[in-house]
Amino acid sequence: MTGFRGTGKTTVGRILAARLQWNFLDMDELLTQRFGASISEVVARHGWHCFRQSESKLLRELQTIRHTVLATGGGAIEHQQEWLQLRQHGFVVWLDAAMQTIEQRLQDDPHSMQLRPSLTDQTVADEIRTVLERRTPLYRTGSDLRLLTDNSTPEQLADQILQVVGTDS
Ligand SMILES: Nc1ncnc2c1ncn2[C@@H]1O[C@H](COP(=O)(O)OP(=O)(O)OP(=O)(O)O)[C@@H](O)[C@H]1O
Ligand SMILES: O=C(O)C1=C[C@@H](O)[C@@H](O)[C@H](O)C1
Ligand SMILES: [Mg+2]
Repeated sequence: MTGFRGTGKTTVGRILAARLQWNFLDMDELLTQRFGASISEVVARHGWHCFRQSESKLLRELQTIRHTVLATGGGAIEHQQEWLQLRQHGFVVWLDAAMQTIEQRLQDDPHSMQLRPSLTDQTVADEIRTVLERRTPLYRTGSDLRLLTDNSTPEQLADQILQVVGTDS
């Protein structure tokens, strides 16, 4: 699962894994366990560079997983070399949403403070616009299926993915 923050990678991925009876892994959860601290704490103490280094190392380690739904971090797509390698082993779903939807979901999610420290020194709306502009071509070329999430529930999105990949994948 790939896509910007708040598009539902964790939420939809968990439902999809349950339906497939596959394992579920979430890169942000794995990194949080590894650091023994939240993403916000890591970034505040050591900076984004430290988080990105661990993220790219984790992507390399995940090359061997099978029968697993993997919710990647929203920025993992920017590690293009690791991404291209990981892609050879799986089917990539890009969850997309309008900027307004993303902003609203991030604002409403009580976990945002821990999970999603600012990526830039811009306002939230400007940050979503500029980072989304940079990443959208990467999400497009780095995925096999794009789903618009604005008007569908996480359960409906998991169903849409299952219709494409099948239940006995
Ligand atoms: N299709 C949807 N409809 C409504 N709300 C949703 C939908 N998908 C996710 N949400 C809500 O949006 C918030 C963010 O979802 P989630 O944490 O799954 O996003 P994410 O893509 O994993 O974000 P991140 O990149 O930061 O890990 C959560 O509060 C979740 O309940
Ligand atoms: O979009 C991003 O760069 C990020 C998204 C989250 O999943 C986390 O991986 C972290 O907050 C960075
Ligand atoms: Mg997530």
